Amino acid sequence: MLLSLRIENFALIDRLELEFSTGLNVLTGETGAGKSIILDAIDAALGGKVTSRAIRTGADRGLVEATFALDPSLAAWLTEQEIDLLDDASLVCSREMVAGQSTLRSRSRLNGVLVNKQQMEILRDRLVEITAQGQTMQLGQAANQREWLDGFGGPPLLEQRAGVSSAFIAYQQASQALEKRRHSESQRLQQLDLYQYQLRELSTANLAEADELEQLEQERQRLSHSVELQQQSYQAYQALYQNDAGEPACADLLGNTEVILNDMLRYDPELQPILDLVTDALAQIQEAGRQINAYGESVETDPQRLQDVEDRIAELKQICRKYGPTLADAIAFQQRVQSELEALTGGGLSLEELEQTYQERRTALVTVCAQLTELRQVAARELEDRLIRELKPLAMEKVQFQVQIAPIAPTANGADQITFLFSPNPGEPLQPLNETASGGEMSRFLLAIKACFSQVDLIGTLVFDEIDVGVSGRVTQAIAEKLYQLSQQHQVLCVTHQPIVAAMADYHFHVDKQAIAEPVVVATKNGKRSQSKGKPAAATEIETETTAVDLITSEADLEAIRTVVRVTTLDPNQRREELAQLAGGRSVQEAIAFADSLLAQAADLRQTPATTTIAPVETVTPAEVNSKSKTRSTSTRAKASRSQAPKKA
Ligand SMILES: Nc1ncnc2c1ncn2[C@@H]1O[C@H](COP(=O)(O)OP(=O)(O)OP(=O)(O)O)[C@@H](O)[C@H]1O
Repeated sequence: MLLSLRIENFALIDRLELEFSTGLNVLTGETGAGKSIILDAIDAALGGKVTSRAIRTGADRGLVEATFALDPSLAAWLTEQEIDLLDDASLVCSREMVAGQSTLRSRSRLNGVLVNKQQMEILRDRLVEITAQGQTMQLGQAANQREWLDGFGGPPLLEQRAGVSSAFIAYQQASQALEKRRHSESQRLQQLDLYQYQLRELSTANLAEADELEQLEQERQRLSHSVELQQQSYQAYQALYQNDAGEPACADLLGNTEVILNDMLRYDPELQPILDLVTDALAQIQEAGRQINAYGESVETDPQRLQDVEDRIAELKQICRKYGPTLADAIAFQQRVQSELEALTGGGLSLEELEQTYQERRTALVTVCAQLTELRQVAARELEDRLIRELKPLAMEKVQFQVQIAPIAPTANGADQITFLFSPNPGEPLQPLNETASGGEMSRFLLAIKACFSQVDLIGTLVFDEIDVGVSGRVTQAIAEKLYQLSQQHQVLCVTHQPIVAAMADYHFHVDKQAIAEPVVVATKNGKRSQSKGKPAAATEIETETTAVDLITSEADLEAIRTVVRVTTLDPNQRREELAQLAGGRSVQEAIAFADSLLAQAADLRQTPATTTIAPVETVTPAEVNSKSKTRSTSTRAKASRSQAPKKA
């Protein structure tokens, strides 16, 4: 149950605190007074959608805070969520909103602990059911009718539907895989051909080492210059080791030098290191001579090998051009093609396997859909009974209602087309709700649906925003009684313009929009704010601190007129006047008498035990008002007073 609501800087509301009670809480007021804003604030406190316009113009942040009575199951849920319980057994749901440039950031808290959207959604479903203005439009939509039926079926039906949803996803995946394979089969075969050709070509090339090409280039150089290499080897050998022309070779000259140095050593032993250097040089020159001689003898002229090398180089260059640019790239490409080929041939499921999976999943989907249809049929019969029971007292004694379930192709929501069929008039055939029901019938239908669900979901607070819009007197009376009945089991918050509904209230709030003058805060050029000395335009009602922040340009702006919403909890006398106001279109006396008669009827109805259906009450016409009020005014006023326990807003 909603205990209280605190609002700061939300839409038109600067600051507001309201306390609610059990039973029927009614909010009335002129059109545009701000009644729906109060319900929007409840919605926002429970994580509902808010836009950047939610924050009051001029303020940079807003707050809505709804306090609910805690029951054991809620307390257990909070403990599960690791949220501390408050000492006074209440639950405080708050939403702080901060304005960005064109966006709005908001944070939800439960008992001061930050929570996420999902947690708020779960909680909201347990605390409040809000029936907003214009929701009757949704009644006609097939998807909503299905949701209502499934919700009415409860957890077993919803679990089965979740199973259908999973089966549908699995079926869709199999169907898409099969379709893709069928479409891509020719593409796949072409790809397969290409890969096989490439792999054959690369395998034939017998690629092994990434530097094979460089090695072959070197060999080709050697082979194609073998004659020059032989001649030059011989010349080098002659210069180093043995000169056929009789001139001394390097080895000869070093040998002579060694002899000279040996001789000199006799006189100066310090020449030994130089002798050692010469001896080493001689040894190295002799070794170089031997090696170049051996190299010169090994160099052969091999035209065949040269041809082979050139062929191989040409082959590898061709491979590099197609799959390279380097040989290393071509080797990597070969490995890639190898694995692609494996994937195309053996990696995936065959067409036959995909077809089999598709058939199996389709059968599974059809089976779970059929089970869902059975559960829906059972739920439909129960919903029909329950709804007819709810509709009859709402001035629809002869109503017929049927949930039609027609087969359609399986979807994620099952294989049923759900249509609510309705006939409010005796002898008329059942027809789709959205094609037959009038606005007033839609309103009552919505109320009846909510009444059905309130028993299934055991929601603490039911909120109705003008559920009685556009209906005539007798029907309004029936709606008022239904709201009162509901308020015996749930807390009901109801916005109405109908005096008949307002007369049934346990607690009656009057919502009013007022223009007040607010001191303006001047934003100076250096960004500092200072309060203006402008006097409020009206001396009364200035309760709030200044919040408007505008760069003002003239003295006139110093006295900013702002609109705010104020709520008064009505005492019995004020209620009488409010009901008279709501009745409108009459003389003051007539209107007051009409209000008295409504309060008297309401008091009578309250005496009827809550478990029985309240019989529709005769509509009071303005002409009848005076005489009735004369005879009943004393007693009914006393009763009406007893039924009220006004609280301070
Ligand atoms: N975010 C907002 N910022 C400023 N003004 C707003 C905002 N939202 C609504 N209003 C204005 O606040 C006033 C009250 O709107 P609200 O819808 O609450 O009225 P109401 O009392 O429910 O009226 P009705 O009985 O006609 O449904 C209207 O003038 C509306 O234009």
